[in-house]
Amino acid sequence: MAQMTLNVEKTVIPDGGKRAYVTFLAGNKDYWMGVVGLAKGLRKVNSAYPLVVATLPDVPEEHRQILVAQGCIIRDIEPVHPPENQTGYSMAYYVINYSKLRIWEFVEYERMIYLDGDIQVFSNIDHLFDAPRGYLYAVKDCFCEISWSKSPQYKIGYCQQCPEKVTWPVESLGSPPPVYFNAGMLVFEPNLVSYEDLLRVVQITTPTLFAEQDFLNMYFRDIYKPIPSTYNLVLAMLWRHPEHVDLDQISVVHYCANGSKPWRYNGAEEHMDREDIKMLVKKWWEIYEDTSLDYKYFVESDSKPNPIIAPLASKESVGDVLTNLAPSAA
Ligand SMILES: O=c1ccn([C@@H]2O[C@H](COP(=O)(O)OP(=O)(O)O)[C@@H](O)[C@H]2O)c(=O)[nH]1
Ligand SMILES: OC[C@H]1O[C@H](O[C@@H]2[C@@H](O)[C@H](O)[C@@H](O)[C@H](O)[C@@H]2O)[C@H](O)[C@@H](O)[C@H]1O
Ligand SMILES: [Mn+2]
Repeated sequence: MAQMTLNVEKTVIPDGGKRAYVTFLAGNKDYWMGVVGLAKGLRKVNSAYPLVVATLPDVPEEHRQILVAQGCIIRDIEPVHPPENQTGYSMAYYVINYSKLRIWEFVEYERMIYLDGDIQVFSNIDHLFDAPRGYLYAVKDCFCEISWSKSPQYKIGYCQQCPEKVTWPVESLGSPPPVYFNAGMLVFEPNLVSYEDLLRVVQITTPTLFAEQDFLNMYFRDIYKPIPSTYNLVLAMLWRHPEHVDLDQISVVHYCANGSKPWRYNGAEEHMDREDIKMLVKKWWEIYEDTSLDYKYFVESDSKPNPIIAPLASKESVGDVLTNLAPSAA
């Protein structure tokens, strides 16, 4: 399949390195709707950078054309097949998520921000591209959902979001798990050496519950830097750790809770009848259905703000965020 791209502005930053957001799309079902919503959300917050879509061969031509028409840069990738998993994943489909590892090969970009297709950006986060180099930035996950029920953490009621609640039993379980990130949002630097090594190490690593998320946490444990949950609100935090959530400050929402995918939402699953969930799903749909955010409108309309010089719509200056990214933050 020839690589199809619109004549999308390749935003080059002063020192010549290119930057882009990147997401991952697999299958012929409905995740393409999440990617359309993400592309429009990034436009709404005047992001200066394009959205690359790492796309598996099983994504149909029709979905690809929709994404190209929304200004996305389609990058074809081959699947990454992990070793046989004897114990099973938390969700059977997680096996395809190993293919996310291909994004480390996109070395035409000096830095990328990976966002799952079930994520929406509600305020500008371009400043994260300026975070100090040499680290992988991501938000701490939560272990309290039933999806973790097979994990030792869940079995003893331990979560890194509230380590004081249940003391980790060092004598019986050894040292507590290292700080662990949700792999739905990553600030990273594509690099061929890392890429080749990732593919080598993944073939000699026994798969575990959370597939490539577990693998990435193991692989990058020495350079991982936690960033505030404002950059990836894992929805379960709303009912598991509400003391850590201020919805007014949230820049990025991750619709990963069971039943929360906006394009499939029917309010039937547990917690899905919450007012905050209904509000966040509504906000996602408002962007998805806003025709003024369609790419063709932007190309044709002269009134669009030039994203390159658009002021930071986020509530933080670059300086504030970089200070916040110090190792002790988050
Ligand atoms: O059938 C699928 C399943 C997953 N994905 C991609 O893989 C990401 C990770 O899967 P998901 O978000 O469902 O995992 P969760 O964050 O809900 O655990 C999705 O956001 C999509 O970008 C996809 O394109 N098609
Ligand atoms: O393939 C493993 C996936 O693991 C993660 O999803 C999980 C995790 O967030 C749990 O903490 C939640 O409880 C659960 O609902 C959610 O599905 C990533 O979001 C996703 O991108 C992908 O890496
Ligand atoms: Mn997700």
